[in-house]
This record gives sequence, C-alpha cells and structure tokens, in this order.
Amino acid sequence: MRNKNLDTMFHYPDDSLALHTDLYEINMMLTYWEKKIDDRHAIFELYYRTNPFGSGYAVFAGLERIVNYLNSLQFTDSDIAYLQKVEDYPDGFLQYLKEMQLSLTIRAPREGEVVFANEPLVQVEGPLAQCQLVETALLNIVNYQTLVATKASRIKLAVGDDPLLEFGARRAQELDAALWGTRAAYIAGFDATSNVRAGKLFDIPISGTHAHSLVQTYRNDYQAFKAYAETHRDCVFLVDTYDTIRSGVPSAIRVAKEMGDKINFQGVRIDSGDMAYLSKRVREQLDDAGFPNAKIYASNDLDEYTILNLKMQDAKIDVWGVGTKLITAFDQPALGAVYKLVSIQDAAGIMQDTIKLSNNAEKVSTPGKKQVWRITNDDKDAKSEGDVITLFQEDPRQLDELYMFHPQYTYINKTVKNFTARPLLHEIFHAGEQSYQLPALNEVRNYASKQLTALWPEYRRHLNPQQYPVDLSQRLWDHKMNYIHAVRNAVAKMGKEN
Ligand SMILES: Nc1ncnc2c1ncn2[C@@H]1O[C@H](COP(=O)(O)OP(=O)(O)OP(=O)(O)O)[C@@H](O)[C@H]1O
Ligand SMILES: O=P(O)(O)OC[C@H]1O[C@H](OP(=O)(O)OP(=O)(O)O)[C@H](O)[C@@H]1O
Ligand SMILES: O=C(O)c1cccnc1
Repeated sequence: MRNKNLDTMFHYPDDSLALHTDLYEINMMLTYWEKKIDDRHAIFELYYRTNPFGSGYAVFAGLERIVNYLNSLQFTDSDIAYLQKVEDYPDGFLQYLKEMQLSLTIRAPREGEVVFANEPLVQVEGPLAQCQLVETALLNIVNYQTLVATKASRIKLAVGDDPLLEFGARRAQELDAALWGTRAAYIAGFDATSNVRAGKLFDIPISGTHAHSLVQTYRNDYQAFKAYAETHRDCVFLVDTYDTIRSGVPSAIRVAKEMGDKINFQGVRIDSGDMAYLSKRVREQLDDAGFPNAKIYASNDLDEYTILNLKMQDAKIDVWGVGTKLITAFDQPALGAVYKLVSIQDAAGIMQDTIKLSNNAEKVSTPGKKQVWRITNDDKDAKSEGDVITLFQEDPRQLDELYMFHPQYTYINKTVKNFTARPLLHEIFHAGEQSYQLPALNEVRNYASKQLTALWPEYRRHLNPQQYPVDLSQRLWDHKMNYIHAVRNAVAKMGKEN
C-alpha cells in the first residue's frame, strides 16, 4: 500500500475545511470581532436568480455534504498556524477562531426537492461571524450539486424509462466534482455509474463495459471480445473501433454464439458515427442472429438534446451512457447562487431586516427571514399551483383561501381554495447541533422523482417551459415595498445633506 489517505499528500494531517472559505470572510470576521459585533444575531439566505439550462425548475442537491461540512467545522492547529504565518491577525483573534464552536441554525429543503429561482434554499441564522465564515463552502456545494442534479433530471426526462448510466469521472472538473456530481446525477434519476469509488462511498450501483484500448490491444474485434468473454460473465462489447457493421457486430455475435450460456451477452455499445443509422442496422444484425434481447448501448457526447433527437429519429438505442455534458454542466457551467444578509440585530438587540437595491428589479433582494411554501391544489391531482414566499412567522395553512399574485406584474393573480401548503425549509441544524436525520440516498432519489412528477409537464419541458409562479405573500410584498421606499427616502435625504 503506497498512499493511505488523499489528504496526506498535503502534509497536514489535521487539515480541515474551516479554511475552505474566501479570505474576505475571515477579514470581515476580524472586523466584527474587533468591533464586538461578531455575536450579533444575523440571518443570511442562499438563492439563485435564474433557473439553469433554460429549465423551468432546479433539483436541490448538496445537503448531505453541507451537513458533513458543518459537523466537522473547527479550525485546527495547522489552520491557525497557517493564518498566523500569512496574515497579520492579532493573537486574540486567532485564539477566538481556534475556540469557535458552531452555533448556527440552518434551514434547507430536503435534498431532491424541486426548487425555483429566487427562493431561499439555505437559511443560515446565528452569530454574524459564523454566518460569514460558512458562505463560501455553502455556495460552493449548492452551486455545483444543484446544477448537476438539474442537468441530470433533464437528461432523465429525455431518456424516459430507458436505463441511464453516468460516465463522467474522466471529464469532471477534478476528483470532488466526479464524486459529488455522480451522486447528484443519481439523485435526479441516473441508474448507475462507472465511477467505482462513488459506488463504494454512496452505495450507487456500478456498471462498466470496456474501452477501445481492449480492442486495440488485440488489434482485432473478435480476439478482444473473445478474451473479454473468457474472463467475464456479463458482456457488453464495444463494436465501433474499426467498423461497426462489418467487423464489430459480426465479431460480437460470433463470440456470443461460441460462448453460449457461459456468458451473459448483454449487448453492444456504439460510441461514434451516426447513431440513429448505426443502431437500426445493428438491431437488425442482432435480431437476425437470434439475439433479440441483446441491448444496444450508446455513448458519445450525449445530452438531453441529442438523446431527444435520436429518439425522434427512432434510433434503436436501449441504454444511454452520459459523461462530459452532464458532469461539467456543459451548456451552463455555473448556477450563480448568491448568499445575502436579510436581517441583523442592531445595537439595541432588535432584529432589523436589510435590503439590497438595484436598478434591475429582479436583483432587488427581499428583506427579512422567510419561509417557502409549496401550494398544491387538492382538486387538481395535487399538482403544484406555485410557491409562496412568506415572512417566516406566517402560516398559510391557517387560511381558507389563498390570494396569489405575481410579485412584479401584480395584475396576474388567482385565488386558490382547496389547497395544501407545505413548508420547504426544514431545520437541519439547531444552535450548532444537527437536528435533522439525513435520509438514505435511495430515499432522496425517490423523493426527487416524486416531486418532479408533481410538477405540471408545462413547467418540466425542456424548451421554453412555462414560468412557475414564485409569489410573495401580501405581507412580505408590503414589507419589501416599505423597505424600498424607506431606503429610497433615506438616500434622497442624504443626497440633499451632502
Ligand atoms: N443520428 C444522430 N443525430 C444527431 N446526433 C447524432 C447522431 N449520431 C451521433 N450524434 C451525435 O453527434 C456528435 C458526433 O460527434 P463527432 O463529431 O465526435 O463524431 P464521431 O462519429 O463520434 O467521431 P469520433 O470518432 O471523432 O468520435 C455526438 O455528440 C453524437 O452523440
Ligand atoms: O462522451 P461522454 O458523454 O463524455 O461519455 C464518456 C466517454 O468516455 C469514453 O470515451 P473515451 O474516448 O474517453 O475512451 P474510450 O477509448 O473508451 O472511447 C466513452 O467511450 C465515452 O465516449
Ligand atoms: O463502462 C463504460 O462503457 C464507460 C465508462 C466510462 C466512460 N465511458 C464508458
């Protein structure tokens, strides 16, 4: 055994994720500490502004890693020694960091929840300095995992019930992305992965065929397939190394016939060329040879668009392998989630909500601690009517009817009568202690599938989906308008004084 642990290559046996943050967070912590406001109660909310990939929704992922991160959050000796070496921080502050004990309360949706732009996804509440410290890691985790889970759900939607394999490890942005991207893909509907470590760590089914190098090694399709068949029971032969129709498939058939029931001839994989044309010809070859149950696997830069197109061309593909375009979120490499202060205690100990104005209406933040409610209509197959963001203490479940209106175009409105309101933000940590039991991964996956089904197809479709209503309650809307006017007036007054 050469290397015991990945982290040991960094020569810090006590390396931790406490420094997995931007320097400006620690710089702000110093200011708060020196000015004795580090303990002020603060509330931050994490959200993104536009659904990715032109989707009508996103699939929330990353919660398990957030929980692991928070549970392990503690500055270690080497973290402190490093800060001491590179920054001119006072000893008292370093000591404060060293002794810091997590006391945050965190709320988030269940992993696998369907979520929408501008909804608070992670709500972080507690001492200002701690809220600041965790910003970078929370954004890092949610931005990537939610993005890949959403991409995966789009691909899953395209394949329907066909088996869907994740092949991304080699093309991912490094090891962590391969690992957690695989998990996100599994949550959103992929059935198995080629990534063996992801299989081991997360108990995800693993799956593997073979590469072109096997065929190149033997310089001949038949010899390569034969050798593989003599050493494996389950066989999927990659038939496109030299000539799919004239050499690859005939060699696969010959080996399957020769080996008989010594192997389980599962099928063949095509990885290049016109896959609509080739798959139809290969299907005929397999059927004519007496292998109607052998499956045709396809891979090669697939995504939801090529898959839908291949289906439209009636390609005879049974199993889909997707790597690069999934794991790198190829057509939109960033979700763009942000983390904003929405409320903070003043010197008198009173919570004061905060707002960020912008010339762009969509970028004006919504002040205050909030809750998100999923409104489903009991008269309409329990499909979603929309979401309503409320002040945290509001509870729409107490209402007989709910007035829902578009937060910008308020003339777009409706009143829902026979409805169910379900809060999306659950307490995950309470005052630093984990208060939520993480569900098993398969439960998360089933949950995601159920939530996607509960969404009207109009919101789910790939192209130009309908915009799902994400409304503000009347109270929150009034609250926001009051803040906008108050800040505008204050700015105008300051302008006159200056
Ligand atoms: N019938 C088809 N309709 C639409 N797209 C297809 C069809 N067949 C293949 N594709 C896609 O077209 C792209 C073709 O890729 P590329 O230009 O690399 O060709 P190739 O045949 O795979 O060549 P190479 O041997 O270099 O990989 C891939 O993304 C593939 O999934
Ligand atoms: O196309 P993706 O969606 O990214 O799927 C993963 C790709 O990785 C392999 O190719 P690669 O050329 O790396 O190896 P190979 O020699 O086995 O074809 C495989 O054949 C797929 O084409
Ligand atoms: O098992 C496969 O076919 C596979 C695995 C990784 C990448 N491409 C293909």
